[in-house]
Amino acid sequence: MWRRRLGALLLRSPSSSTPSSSSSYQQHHHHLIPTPNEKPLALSLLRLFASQAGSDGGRPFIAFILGGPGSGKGTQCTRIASDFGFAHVSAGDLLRNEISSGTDKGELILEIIKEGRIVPSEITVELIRKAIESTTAKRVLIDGFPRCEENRIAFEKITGTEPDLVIFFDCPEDEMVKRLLGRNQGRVDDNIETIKKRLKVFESLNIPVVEYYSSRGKAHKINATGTEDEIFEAVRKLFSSLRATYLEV
Ligand SMILES: Nc1ncnc2c1ncn2[C@@H]1O[C@H](COP(=O)(O)OP(=O)(O)OP(=O)(O)O)[C@@H](O)[C@H]1O
Ligand SMILES: O=c1ccn([C@@H]2O[C@H](COP(=O)(O)O)[C@@H](O)[C@H]2O)c(=O)[nH]1
Ligand SMILES: [Mg+2]
Repeated sequence: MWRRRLGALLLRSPSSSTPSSSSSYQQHHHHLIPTPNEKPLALSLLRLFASQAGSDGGRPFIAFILGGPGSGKGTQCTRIASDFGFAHVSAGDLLRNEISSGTDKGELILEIIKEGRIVPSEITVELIRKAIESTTAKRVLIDGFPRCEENRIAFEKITGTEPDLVIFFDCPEDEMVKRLLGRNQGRVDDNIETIKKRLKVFESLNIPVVEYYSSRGKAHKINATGTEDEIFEAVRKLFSSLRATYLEV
């Protein structure tokens, strides 16, 4: 159902990426010196990502990575981070770290995650804000956030900024369920009862966020079926199309 709704929207796939007049894509063109482990082929893309951030480089380029539970966000983020020099900030991992710290806040988070619900924005945004502030990376992937409109609005209010790019991994529910049940990482929410709840929350609260960014011309859809390699190839194509469209080389 949600896939049909999104299909009707102007989510951009690599072949249809065009700049939006209201976006900040055409602004700011300053360049980065590559670090030694940045691959030469990715160099002009790195310049692109540098050019989208704050005008004085005061904050990194920020990409929100969205998609349903098990759509492969974490898997693809690891590869994007490695090939394109992004820091990978997983909202779920930040919350799970908080649980491990054994505080009252951690106990609250654990109860919410077990039920597949969304942790209060002030907790998550604060963790993400600190993670962004403490990184020296020029480009950051925020994996699995915002989860709902309230999250999104709280992020904008607290950080005073918006993402430069949003990638949405589009995967059918049955495939997501299959992947989650096979993940085997001992997560308290990888059981069929919680997965069903997470899918409901995804449809009712997360999809509206994707629709919001779509209406702002910032969301790019990637088909998240197929092998990890095939999906990463689509990510590469998306980045190339962004370069072709927006970058002066
Ligand atoms: N293209 C793929 N084909 C098959 N399995 C995959 C694919 N991509 C990822 N997986 C596997 O599916 C499981 C879920 O992937 P991943 O953890 O990346 O998803 P996620 O979107 O981050 O999920 P969550 O929202 O629950 O954190 C993992 O076990 C991963 O190894
Ligand atoms: O911004 C967020 C991110 C996550 N949660 C909660 O954590 C679990 C697991 O998140 P993953 O991204 O799948 O690792 C999620 O189901 C939520 O309960 C959150 O509340 N807010
Ligand atoms: Mg994940």
